[in-house]
Amino acid sequence: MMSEQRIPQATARRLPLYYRVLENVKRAGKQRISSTELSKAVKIDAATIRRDFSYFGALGRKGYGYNVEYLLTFFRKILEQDDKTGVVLVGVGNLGMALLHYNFQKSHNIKIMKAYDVDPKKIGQTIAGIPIYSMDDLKEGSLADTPIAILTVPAQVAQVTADRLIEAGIKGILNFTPARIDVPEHIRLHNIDLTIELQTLIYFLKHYPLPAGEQEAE
Ligand SMILES: NC(=O)c1ccc[n+]([C@@H]2O[C@H](COP(=O)([O-])OP(=O)(O)OC[C@H]3O[C@@H](n4cnc5c(N)ncnc54)[C@H](O)[C@@H]3O)[C@@H](O)[C@H]2O)c1
Repeated sequence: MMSEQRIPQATARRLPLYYRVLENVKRAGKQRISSTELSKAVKIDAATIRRDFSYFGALGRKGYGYNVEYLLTFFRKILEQDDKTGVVLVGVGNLGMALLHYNFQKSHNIKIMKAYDVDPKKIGQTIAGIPIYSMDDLKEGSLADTPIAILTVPAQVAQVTADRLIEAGIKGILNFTPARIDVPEHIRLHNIDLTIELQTLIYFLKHYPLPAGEQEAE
């Protein structure tokens, strides 16, 4: 099947851009677009676009260009595969609970599938449709289909929890704890430290004040 064919990473990264521009083209009432026009709109050279599109078998006919609807349908299918990107959340406390309720409703391609905790009062419950499992259910390789974990446990258990998640097959960790954790090279780690963000903001406000803006007239 075409959708199972692996497309180069660089091509994959351009898909959302193509998609957005083609949606605008469609909204403007155009049914087809030449690779030169498309190239101008996305600011990517026409040869690259042709090569990218050739991976999907969308070759574009000489003198006709690309069928906008066909491309949109195609890209929608490919982009929606990302919808299945599974995310788990570990540590259903104040912050974890808020994130479960939020569950990234506005982004199609992020969904928290399940959560984990050690608190027997929480295990077995369902929050906003997301089941909470015991950490004991985290067996080696059990999260191989769920690439991303959001870490919202107390800082002092962040490292051991991350180690267990990696053993379970996680590929990326979004670390909300202030702990700095070590991960092997093949694991991606992103830290979101609200204290650091706030301190940076305070620093910038103090040292790089913005020019006074005009007051909005009511
Ligand atoms: N609350 C916030 O607004 C906020 C903001 C930024 C960062 N953080 C950070 O996020 C983390 C969580 O904060 P919180 O306020 O939600 O804490 P919390 O104490 O309310 O929740 C922690 C949760 O983790 C669970 N837990 C404890 N040990 C565990 C383990 N070994 N494995 C799995 N689960 C475990 C607890 O049962 C609890 O449900 C902390 O590291 C905190 O510094 C919190």
